[in-house]
Amino acid sequence: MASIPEYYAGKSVLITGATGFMGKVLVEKLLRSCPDVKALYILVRPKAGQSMKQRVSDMMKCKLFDRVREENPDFHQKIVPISSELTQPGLSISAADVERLTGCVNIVFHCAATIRFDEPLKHALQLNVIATQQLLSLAQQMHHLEAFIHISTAYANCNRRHIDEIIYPPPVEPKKLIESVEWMDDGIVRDITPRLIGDRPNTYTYTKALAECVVQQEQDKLNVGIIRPSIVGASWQEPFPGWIDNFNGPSGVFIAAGKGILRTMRANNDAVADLIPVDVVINLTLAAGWYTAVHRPKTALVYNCTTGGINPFHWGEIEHHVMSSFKRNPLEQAFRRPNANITSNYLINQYWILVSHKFPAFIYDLFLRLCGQKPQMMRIFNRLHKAIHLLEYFSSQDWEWNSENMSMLMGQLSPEDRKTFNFDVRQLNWPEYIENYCIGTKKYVLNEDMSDIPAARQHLRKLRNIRYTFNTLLVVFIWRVFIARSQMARNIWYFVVSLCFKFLSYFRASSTLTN
Ligand SMILES: CCCCCCCCCCCCCCCCCCCC(=O)SCCNC(=O)CCNC(=O)[C@H](O)C(C)(C)COP(=O)(O)OP(=O)(O)OC[C@H]1O[C@@H](n2cnc3c(N)ncnc32)[C@H](O)[C@@H]1OP(=O)(O)O
Ligand SMILES: NC(=O)C1=CN([C@@H]2O[C@H](COP(=O)(O)OP(=O)(O)OC[C@H]3O[C@@H](n4cnc5c(N)ncnc54)[C@H](OP(=O)(O)O)[C@@H]3O)[C@@H](O)[C@H]2O)C=CC1
Repeated sequence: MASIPEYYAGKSVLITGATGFMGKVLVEKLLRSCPDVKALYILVRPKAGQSMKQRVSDMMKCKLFDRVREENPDFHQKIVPISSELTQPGLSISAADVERLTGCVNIVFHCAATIRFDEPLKHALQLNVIATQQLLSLAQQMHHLEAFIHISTAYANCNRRHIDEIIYPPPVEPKKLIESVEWMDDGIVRDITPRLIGDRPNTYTYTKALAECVVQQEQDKLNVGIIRPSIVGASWQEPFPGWIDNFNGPSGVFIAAGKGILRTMRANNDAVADLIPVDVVINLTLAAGWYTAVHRPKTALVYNCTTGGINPFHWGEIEHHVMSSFKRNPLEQAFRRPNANITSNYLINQYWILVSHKFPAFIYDLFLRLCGQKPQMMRIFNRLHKAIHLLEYFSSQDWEWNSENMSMLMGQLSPEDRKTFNFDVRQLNWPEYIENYCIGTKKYVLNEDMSDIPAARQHLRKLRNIRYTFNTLLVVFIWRVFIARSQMARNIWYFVVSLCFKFLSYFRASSTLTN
């Protein structure tokens, strides 16, 4: 049987979402580990004043592609950008491009989606469900299609505690919802959204569940596979440890904690933190593409791509390792020394928000105002609180995913493929992974230089001295205001001091006697 690189040799692959976090890693891995792949057609839209071509050219200059660039400087010749806006009818692909794609594509990887937790339902439906439907229609016209791999999320069914590798009945028939929402104005859709999403936390997980159903409806006509990653984090091994390029999921939390801004968050210390490295997800995705095309399973196989059931790690442990990692490798210009704690108690969290977020922000903004500058810290905290609030649902609960298909797939690979497309998370060493993840946020998200670490440490020492000075001044202030002015407070104070003194004298005397 063909190995994975042999299978992809000479194949034309269509990828949506190639400019995104996971899409980029998929493109890089395919080019590096399957060097004989024929062409990668990537659907890209112009964005933020940049043309499609400019965006793709910028993407290929990214550090992520350094390894493949070294091994094959002409790698970019295999990438064929196709202009496409997925929210438009026909995905706004030109007739000529449709003809080209239907004539040559062998495998489709559908990664594009809106992953925002606050996306209005209409837009989330348009991109995550309707675009998936349109892509499936396009796939049906492809004369040489061998596999269609859809990237979903392990949280599509987060309203359940135990999640099997099956497609659950959708909360509503997608076609009916699409028809109803079409004629409603945005205000009405916004009003009925909470009723529609029911026990799911956001429109993202809701529309991803609907998308799975849309994919399932085509399983008789197409050879489909569904990948359900949990919380996708920085790379574990490839192309280099710790690669990450965004603030999504835990990355933003880690950075905010490393900068000393975030001091408290609601999370369950003992709940499993189901993080999965991006390279693991991509290796599994490529292997699933190979398996779907070569073995042609009768129904769509779902792969829960998770770590919790195999190599569990908990939020409390993550907190510990993130904090110690940022103390060893501090971020530049931290607001305060990194010292964040998670708690599952609402009131304790609110207390620390007041004391450790709002109060310092108020003081800092006051300082900025006095220096004639614009206050900014309270605004930053308000945005941070909004983001954290949206994540807390996922950090406060436990889920149990069955990942038998992941194990089954591993068993199907040759020893060589198992090494090249490693998704065996039993080998993952969490403390080492978290250390590389934190360093990755510093290097690749914040573009900070590792050579600046001594200066960053010096800055943390300065912050520690400021804290000591501030605390001393606070004690003196309290003394002046509350103790020096009241006879009773003074009496209590003298009583406490004399008690301490007596204890000290007693211990000194007893230690002299024993000597
Ligand atoms: C106490 C610390 C100890 C650490 C241990 C404990 C850690 C607990 C961590 C818990 C994490 C749990 C994560 C669970 C996630 C489960 C997800 C399910 C998996 C998936 O399938 S999907 C992937 C997840 N999706 C997301 O994460 C998207 C979430 N983001 C959003 O929905 C929006 O970005 C958000 C938060 C609503 C903000 O919207 P908005 O205000 O409009 O801002 P923008 O998105 O436009 O961004 C503006 C600007 O800010 C940067 N940004 C975004 N998010 C963050 C952040 N969290 N922290 C800091 N900065 C952030 C963003 O990059 C933009 O920058 P620009 O420079 O581009 O302007
Ligand atoms: N990140 C995570 O933690 C997890 C992600 N997933 C799933 O993995 C997949 C990829 O996620 P991720 O890479 O993190 O997401 P990103 O947000 O990084 O990437 C999304 C991609 O979709 C493209 N896209 C969005 N809207 C449009 C549009 N209207 N037309 C054309 N392209 C569009 C984006 O293009 P552009 O650059 O033009 O915006 C981008 O390439 C998604 O399906 C997501 O649900 C699942 C579990 C966890």
